[in-house]
Formats: sequence, C-alpha cells, structure tokens
Amino acid sequence: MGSGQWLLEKRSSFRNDSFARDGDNGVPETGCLSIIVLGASGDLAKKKTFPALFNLYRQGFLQESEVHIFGYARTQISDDDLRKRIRGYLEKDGSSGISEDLPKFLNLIKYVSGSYDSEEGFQLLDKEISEHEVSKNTAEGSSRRLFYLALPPSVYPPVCRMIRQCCMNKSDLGGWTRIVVEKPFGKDLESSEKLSSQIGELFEEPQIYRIDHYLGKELVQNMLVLRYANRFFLPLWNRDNIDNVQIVFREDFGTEGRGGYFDEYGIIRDIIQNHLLQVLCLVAMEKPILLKPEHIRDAKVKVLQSVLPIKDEEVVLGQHEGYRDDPTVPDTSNTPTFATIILRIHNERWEGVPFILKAGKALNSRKAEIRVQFKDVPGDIFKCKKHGRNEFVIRLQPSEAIYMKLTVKQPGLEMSTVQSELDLSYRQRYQDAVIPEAYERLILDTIRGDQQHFVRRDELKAAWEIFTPLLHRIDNGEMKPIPYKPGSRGPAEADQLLESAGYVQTHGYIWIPPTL
Ligand SMILES: NC(=O)C1=CN([C@@H]2O[C@H](COP(=O)(O)OP(=O)(O)OC[C@H]3O[C@@H](n4cnc5c(N)ncnc54)[C@H](OP(=O)(O)O)[C@@H]3O)[C@@H](O)[C@H]2O)C=CC1
Ligand SMILES: O=C1O[C@H](COP(=O)(O)O)[C@@H](O)[C@H](O)[C@H]1O
Repeated sequence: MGSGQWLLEKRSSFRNDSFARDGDNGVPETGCLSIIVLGASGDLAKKKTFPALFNLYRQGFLQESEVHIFGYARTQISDDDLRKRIRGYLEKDGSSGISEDLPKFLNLIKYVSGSYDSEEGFQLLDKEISEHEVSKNTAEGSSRRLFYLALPPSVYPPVCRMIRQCCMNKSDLGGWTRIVVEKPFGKDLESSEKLSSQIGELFEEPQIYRIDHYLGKELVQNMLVLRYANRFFLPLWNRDNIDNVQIVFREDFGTEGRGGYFDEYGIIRDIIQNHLLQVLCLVAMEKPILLKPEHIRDAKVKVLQSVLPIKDEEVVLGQHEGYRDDPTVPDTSNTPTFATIILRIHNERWEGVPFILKAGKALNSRKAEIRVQFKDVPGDIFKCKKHGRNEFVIRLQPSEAIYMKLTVKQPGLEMSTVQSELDLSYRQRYQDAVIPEAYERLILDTIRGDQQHFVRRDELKAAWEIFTPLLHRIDNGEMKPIPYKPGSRGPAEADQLLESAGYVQTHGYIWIPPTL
C-alpha cells in the first residue's frame, strides 16, 4: 500500500446534501487546499480546467492564503512555460480586473514533470505538495488534496495507483483526498467495469468524482427545479400528454485536431452515452425522496434500468464527408460522427413515448436542447393542428432559454389562431447574472464534497448496458453510417425516423431569441 495511509472520507450522508455544505458535521473545510491537474500539458487542462480554476479564484472561492495548484505531466517544461501556455486561455473573457488577478493566480501554479507509472515523479509531487502544506502551517492531515485527471482513460489505473501509493493525505485529521476522472470512462460495459474495479480497489466511491460536464450546465441543473417546483408540469409530465421527447446536440464544426481520439470512440461514446443520457435521466426520472445526491442518483439509476434494448431500425448513423481526410483517421473508418437513436422507457410514466437522442458533428448549427412535444388537442375546434403542437423547449446552449410554443388568437378583428411562444430568455430576463461555466461549478462541487452532479458507479454501468450491444454491432461493421454533407442537417433518414416516431415539425414557425 506504500506510504499513503488509507483515508476514508469523513462525510455522512447529511454532509452530502447539496444544501448543507462547508463546515457541516464538524469536518473542517478550510485549511490548505492543493489542486493537482494531471495531464496539465493537454487540451482539456488549458481550455477548461485552468480557466475554471481561474474563475473560481476571481470569485473568491479559491483563497490565495490556502490554495496551491500543481500541474503534472511528462512533458519537460518549467513553471513559467506552463503559465505561458495557459495564459492566453485565461485572458479570453477580457472582463475588467483580469490584468490584476492573472499574475497573482499564475503565481499559485507550480509544475512537476514525471511519468504516470513510476513512483519517482509522484514522490516528487508529494514532496512539493507537502512543502506547500507546511508553508501554510497546516497540521499534517488536515489538508485537502484534489487530483484532477485531465488524461486519457488508459492511464487512469497507473495514475490512481501512484496517487494511492505516494500522494495521499497522510493522516485522518479531517482532511481528504479526492480524484476527478473525465469521460469517456471505458469503451463498453466490460472495459468500463474493469476500469471501475481497478479504481474501486484504490479509492472509495465518495472519493471518486466522475465528471460529465453537461451536468454542470445551468439549464441542466434547472431541470429538477422546473419539474418539481412548478405545479403546471406535475400532471402533464407523462405518456398521457407527451407525445415524444428529443434531446439534441449539434455542432457546426468537425473533430478539430481530435480526430485520432474521436475515431476510437465515435459520437455515441463521445456525446450520447454520457451527456445526452444524463440529460434524459433528469427529464424522465421519478421524483427523488429528498434532494440529496444518493436519492437523486438512485432515481437516475432506476430510469436507466427501465430502458429497453435499442432496436436497429430505431437508429440512424451518419459520417460527414471529409471526415476520413484527417490524417489521424483511417481511410476505412466506420465511426459515426452523427447518430439519432430512439430510447424507450418501460415504465408506467413513459410507456410508448419515444426519447429521441440526436447528436452530430459538422452540422448546420451549434446548439443543444431538450424538446418536449405534447400530443394533439382532443376535439380540436380551432384546427390547431395546422399550426403545430405545443412544445416545451429548454435551450441548453447557446443563448440559454426556456420557451413554450403554444397556439393563441391572432391579434386583430378576425378569430384566427397562430403559433406563438411564452419565452424566458436568460440574457434578457437575468441581465446582470453571470452564468458559470459547467467546469467551474463542478470543480467547486468537488471541493465542497457534493457528488450530486457526478456519475455514480452503478449509473455508469446502467448507461453502458444500454449502448454496448449497439456499439459492438457498429464496431464489428454490422451497421454502417450514411454519408452526409458537412454543414447540413445530417442524413435525411434521421428526419424520416423522427417523423415515424411521431414527431410533428411545426412548419413556418421559428423561435427567434429576443434581443435587448
Ligand atoms: N479536450 C476536450 O475538450 C475534452 C476532453 N475530455 C477528456 O479529458 C481527458 C483529457 O483530454 P485532452 O486534454 O483532450 O487529452 P490530451 O490528448 O491533450 O492528453 C492530455 C495529456 O495527457 C498526456 N497523454 C496524452 N496521451 C497519452 C498517452 N497515450 N499516454 C500517456 N499520457 C498521454 C499528455 O501529456 P504528457 O505527454 O505531457 O504527459 C497530454 O498533454 C480525456 O479523458 C478526454 O476524453 C472530456 C471532455 C472534453
Ligand atoms: O465532451 C465533449 O463535449 C464537447 C462539447 O461540449 P459543449 O459544452 O461545448 O457542448 C464536444 O465538442 C466534445 O467532442 C466532447 O468530447
């Protein structure tokens, strides 16, 4: 077991309550905090992890007097080289005060170089962390160590082993050691379970934060509030009223230098099995007993376990033309860059309602949304059908909004009807609010010990159970993607599938986000 003492998190389930945060239960949440970004030389670290940490620092969540940030990777660079690499990404938002805050933040960052599977580098890392803890006069053991694995999953097992052997918090005086792991967590059920067991032998579940950054998005976090704090939705949210649900992710760019990674995984593993499925859970789950992480995650697991096996005829795969021109993508690649998949939930609430998950790269727009389409009005005396159905749309990005498409009387002397909307556009309604980046919020949760917005092991298993048979059929070449033009809507067959599932497109109506 090496020098690291086995440290269990000293948190009760009450501590996990998202409304019961720092300092509950006698666990000190102040004192030295070391955040270690492993894979600090990489893409995610510079684009997301360090900028999120900087934003937390600027808002006072990371105090200079107690926090230190360490970058760790194999690349041989100096502290200053790392600072230079990330500087441009931190300056990006250009808000006032950045020029004063930036040097102070960069000064908190130290870089340690070492391999991912030998003790030498991790012993050096431990020495640096300990020196920092001592310099802050932290009693041994009361410090907090957060390891963020911004690394390919192939190195998670050796890295976790090294952390465990060399870098754990040394005693049990109320501090903690936590690890954050990125998706994709495995490639199928078997590999994911193997990875879970390997990490599970080293860390307890409360120490493991499996991040899915969609769970940190403002309107994803709003989902349970909308559903359970508003009387209107309660009686409507079921098979009696809802005809179909779409959860859509579109990007108007391709794999952008990540072709090698993407080709190994494809759009289902990259977006659908994790991000869109997590959103589906929040749309479809039953009400949790309480707003505590374990109750919420229990409810999510339950709905995942009620998903029926995917039928081949309810899947359309696509690959955009030009995808294989990327030198890191094999000429014969069968990897989908687009997929529409219908999931069916076998329970009292959702029997017969298709949940249409759609994701694609190199399409005609960038957006992510949840679109709940209601059934036609029975005994329709206004001939509303010709205008389209009621829809409740949650626009996750860009331009966060919640709007409801409904039929109203056309203003004027005539009694005619028209499709309109009730619109809650965030930029207009909350003009002074700054919507935090998903990573920012989730990293703060890891520091606070709140696992509500992280994926539990059994949830991950249930998610892979749904997609593994389909993924294996694609990997074996039994299902082929249809070519589509970059900048298009994807294969026409996907729209046909939507129609056959019952989705009725509203013609002649486009929601235009209001401008100030
Ligand atoms: N980039 C993104 O936008 C997103 C990434 N993710 C996930 O985050 C994690 C990190 O992603 P990203 O930063 O893009 O990855 P990178 O490919 O940039 O890898 C990060 C670092 O890991 C080291 N590394 C790369 N390949 C290997 C390897 N085969 N063996 C050992 N070390 C390696 C490199 O550091 P060095 O050589 O210096 O040691 C590299 O700088 C991945 O799990 C990814 O799926 C999730 C969401 C979005
Ligand atoms: O996890 C990933 O997400 C991004 C999209 O994230 P968003 O927050 O910009 O919607 C995607 O581009 C990438 O392929 C995927 O790995």
